[in-house]
Amino acid sequence: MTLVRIDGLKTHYQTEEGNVAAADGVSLSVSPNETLGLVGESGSGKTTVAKSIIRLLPDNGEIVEGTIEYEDRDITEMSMKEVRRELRWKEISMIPQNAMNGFDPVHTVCNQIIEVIQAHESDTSKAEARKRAEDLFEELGLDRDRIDDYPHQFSGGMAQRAMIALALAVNPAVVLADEPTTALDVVIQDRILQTISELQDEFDTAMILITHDMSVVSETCDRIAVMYGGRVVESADADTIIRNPRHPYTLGLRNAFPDITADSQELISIPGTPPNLTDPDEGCRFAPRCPFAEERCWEETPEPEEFGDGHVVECHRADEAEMLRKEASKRETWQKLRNQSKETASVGGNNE
Ligand SMILES: Nc1ncnc2c1ncn2[C@@H]1O[C@H](COP(=O)(O)OP(=O)(O)OP(=O)(O)O)[C@@H](O)[C@H]1O
Repeated sequence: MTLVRIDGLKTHYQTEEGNVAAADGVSLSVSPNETLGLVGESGSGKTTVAKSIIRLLPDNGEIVEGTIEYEDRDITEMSMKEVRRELRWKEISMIPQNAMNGFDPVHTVCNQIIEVIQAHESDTSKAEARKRAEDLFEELGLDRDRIDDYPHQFSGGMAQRAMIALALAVNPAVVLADEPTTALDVVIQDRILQTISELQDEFDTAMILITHDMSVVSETCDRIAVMYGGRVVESADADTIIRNPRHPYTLGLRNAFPDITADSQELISIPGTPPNLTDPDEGCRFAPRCPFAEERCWEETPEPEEFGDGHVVECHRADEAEMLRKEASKRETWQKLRNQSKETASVGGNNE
């Protein structure tokens, strides 16, 4: 059963420089009790997808195409009033990247959690809501006595955990977690991910976990969608993405976190920088950084192709996966590209 189904989502930001295609034809789905990891470098469009789902885009952001179905409704068609009353917190909640921004600075954390609980559960008393907030604090490793503090009295890591408590307070069907553990040390990170996973099992909660860290997703997620330049370039079950990826970008990301695979113990980064998404050209967005790019990669945008069992890849050369995996595990493969881009830069930055 699918809980959220995103189809062909295009979300753009208007800026003085032009139209930023931050999500440019994204399709994804998530089922109850499933954790979907959304990975990719900074700027690939992960947060934009999450904010589109919960309709929290800034004023210059707009969903220009596509659908986001939740149960039988299209979220993109809902009024903001319906979103606030019927969707946010109760059905879908978000743990934002900067947790402190999720809180209102003039109210205590406890009162904010109580308010969310009572807004969505009219027969829950204030005392019951407080008890639930305290229990969540404890489960997330926070001191229950700190619940009457104001947000600014919390450290970044504590605010992040308090935000997780708020996001889970009314047992939403879907939690969007945007880098939920980045401000935390490794031991607390594990504990938080463990707590979230227990709550997921208890309430069948689905989670979309946004991170740039492949090792976090490999441990936590059932399925993984890899984003690059506003598109999902590869998606499959976690094991396939870790062990048998087909997209050169996924292969490159995997090299940057070598502990997740036995193939390579060397840390190799992908040379170059993410693409400019302002009025992007045709062709594969990854071509300028891809050691395997051919002429067609520069000219034609690759269509999604399925390789069995929900493994979808957008790459013209995905059917040569075995060769790609072998070559991508070598440092020279990426080094050549680095040298090439240095040479082209020195002759005026022409990519041809
Ligand atoms: N309010 C905005 N106005 C204009 N451009 C924006 C805005 N917010 C994001 N962008 C641009 O949209 C693209 C996608 O950004 P987004 O934050 O969704 O990526 P991300 O993968 O979540 O990265 P990060 O991990 O850094 O948040 C980037 O090019 C970013 O600069």
